[in-house]
Amino acid sequence: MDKVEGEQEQDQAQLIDGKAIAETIRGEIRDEVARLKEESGGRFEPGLAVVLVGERKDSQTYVRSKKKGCEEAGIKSFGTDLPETATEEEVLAVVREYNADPRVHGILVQLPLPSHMDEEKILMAISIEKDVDGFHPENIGKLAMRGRDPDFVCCTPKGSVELLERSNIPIAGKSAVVVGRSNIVGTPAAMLLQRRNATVTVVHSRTPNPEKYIREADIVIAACGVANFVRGDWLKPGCAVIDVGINAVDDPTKKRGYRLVGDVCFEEAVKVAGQITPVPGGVGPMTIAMLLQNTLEGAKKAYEQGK
Ligand SMILES: Nc1nc(=O)c2c([nH]1)NC[C@@H]1CN(c3ccc(C(=O)N[C@@H](CCC(=O)O)C(=O)O)cc3)C=[N+]21
Ligand SMILES: [Mg+2]
Repeated sequence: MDKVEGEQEQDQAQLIDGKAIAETIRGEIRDEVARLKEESGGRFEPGLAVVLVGERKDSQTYVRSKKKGCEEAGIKSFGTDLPETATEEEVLAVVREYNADPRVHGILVQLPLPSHMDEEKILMAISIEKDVDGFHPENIGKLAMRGRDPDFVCCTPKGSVELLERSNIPIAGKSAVVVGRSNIVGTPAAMLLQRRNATVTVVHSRTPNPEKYIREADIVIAACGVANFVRGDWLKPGCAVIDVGINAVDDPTKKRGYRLVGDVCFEEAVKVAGQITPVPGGVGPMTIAMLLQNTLEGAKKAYEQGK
């Protein structure tokens, strides 16, 4: 039987275009940076410092796109590259230098650090007012507390929620499942959704039958780091899927020799979900946009205090 036009059920999820949404946000940041520079008579410029230790190809790529993002937004970027063999004390010294530098409003130490370093010790050394990654335990702690706000919210979870909001997907009163409990994505994502009045369940590597919970979810944020982990038939029809995963799988047909896939089996999920982010082009570009946004926020606070 023919269906009335417009009432036809969609057989494919709507794509949430993270790349386009991130580009819009970057434009907003660029305008605000320009306004700030003008207001200060050219004396004030937001600045981000990026510290890279070691020679990991993926880290080098990310750091390059962060610096490029800064440049496009009118944010000054500072960079320190240290060799894999650097000592923890050398990294701490760089962090302290940027802590004290008034031109720097955000400090990012690219993770993962070489295994001989105590990651938490280094993250804790970053001044709380410059912790644009939002990884400092004090920022995570404030995020977890009702009635408190962190100075900065971690970029990937913040970008994930921003994608929902800018796609007009309701969060309050909805049931959300976060897959994965990492300090930098899963846990803060769960706290952010809870702050927006979702009812949140976190499933992880020790959860028997995670699909049992995912099937009830209006919103799924997948951040477990396992390629194609969430299957299409685990999803509630019409749900919103935010796929944080970036897993490289071998693909000889690609120039690079691999392609990126998410933590959700996209080909299956796109037939069931109502909205879904692609990988690449979903959460990844938002992470960088949120980093620039956090840097701008930090800069504005410093500017107001300096006036
Ligand atoms: N201190 C710290 N802060 C971070 O925010 C941080 C980090 N360390 N370590 C590594 C992860 C990963 N991360 C990404 C950023 C952008 C993309 C991104 O732009 N991805 C593109 C494509 C990338 C490609 O094609 O290789 C996309 O998904 O469309 C991905 C991943 C930030 N991280
Ligand atoms: Mg896990």
